[in-house]
Amino acid sequence: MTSPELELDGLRRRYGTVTALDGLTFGVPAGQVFGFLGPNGAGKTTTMRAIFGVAALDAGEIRWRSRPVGEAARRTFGYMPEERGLYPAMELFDQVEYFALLHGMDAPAAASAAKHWIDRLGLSGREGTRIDALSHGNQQRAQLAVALVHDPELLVLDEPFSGLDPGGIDDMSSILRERAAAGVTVLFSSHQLDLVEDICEAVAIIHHGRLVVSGPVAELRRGDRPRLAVRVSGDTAAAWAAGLGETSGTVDAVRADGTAEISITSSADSQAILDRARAAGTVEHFAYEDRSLSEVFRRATGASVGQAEAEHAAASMASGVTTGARR
Ligand SMILES: Nc1ncnc2c1ncn2[C@@H]1O[C@H](COP(=O)(O)OP(=O)(O)OP(=O)(O)O)[C@@H](O)[C@H]1O
Repeated sequence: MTSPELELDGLRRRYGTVTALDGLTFGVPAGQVFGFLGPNGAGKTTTMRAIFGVAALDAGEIRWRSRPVGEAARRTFGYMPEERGLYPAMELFDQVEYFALLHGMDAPAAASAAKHWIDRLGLSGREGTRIDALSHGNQQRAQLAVALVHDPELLVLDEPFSGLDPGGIDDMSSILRERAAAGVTVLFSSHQLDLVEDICEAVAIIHHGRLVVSGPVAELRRGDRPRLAVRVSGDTAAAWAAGLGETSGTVDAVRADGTAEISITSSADSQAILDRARAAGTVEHFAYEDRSLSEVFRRATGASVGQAEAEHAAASMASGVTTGARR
């Protein structure tokens, strides 16, 4: 893996009796789309706010290209905060151009960049619309335009997909990929793990303010112990798999159709497992399969992903924010 461009090192933050960050450490490699995951309250927003100096740290250091992050570096970063920081009464074009000027661009460059990103985000024709007259999804697009307008080297987005329709999700995904391909380091949080699985090269999963797992998505899905999925015709309880331990296989779960999900040690003899299944009946399915990112998350945090998503949806409804559901 490439060496990290953004390093979060031993971050600690308490709010009264609540420990938001408890020694959080991980790195984000250059030019990747990197997913930042964790259950509600894990510390993701606090971390992102700390990168921008909006949340103070009790301890720890954030480094960009091996140097502690300061205001000069932050001017080269783009941020899409969870609370969305646009001026409701300002017109779209003025808003985007204003942020470009704030980041030090001269007037012609700011106007041209504002036009470029408004067009790229499918908002052309709405340049004179007030922010508060835009739909929720279009406000998200406007917020992304603001984060991108000064061509940042690091892009940090707090739940950028929440509330977007399928077209908005596709546009957001392709822009994040495109920016990463152009060398930008992209860090974003999301609870939509199937989406994260599709677009991220690597992820960090945090829980209670600490890192629990990080690495390339493909490696995490493969895991230390490969998974075999095996189904024997008519055996919906996968009774054939009883006693598999002798072959170094462990049945993790049995699906409704009788497919046994078997974790095996690398030294396990998959042929011995196949022989055992064939001895019990017709083998309808026998294949190595990667785990889903949802399962990796569930195992890492000890939480049901369904529960995490439900909690997030409830929290979003309470705050009046719509949660985007991908399926
Ligand atoms: N300003 C604050 N004052 C008091 N407590 C706070 C503050 N900000 C965050 N916390 C607490 O710190 C913990 C981490 O919160 P944070 O918002 O960083 O989590 P998160 O991972 O972004 O959660 P979510 O997925 O729900 O957005 C939570 O327990 C939260 O209540």
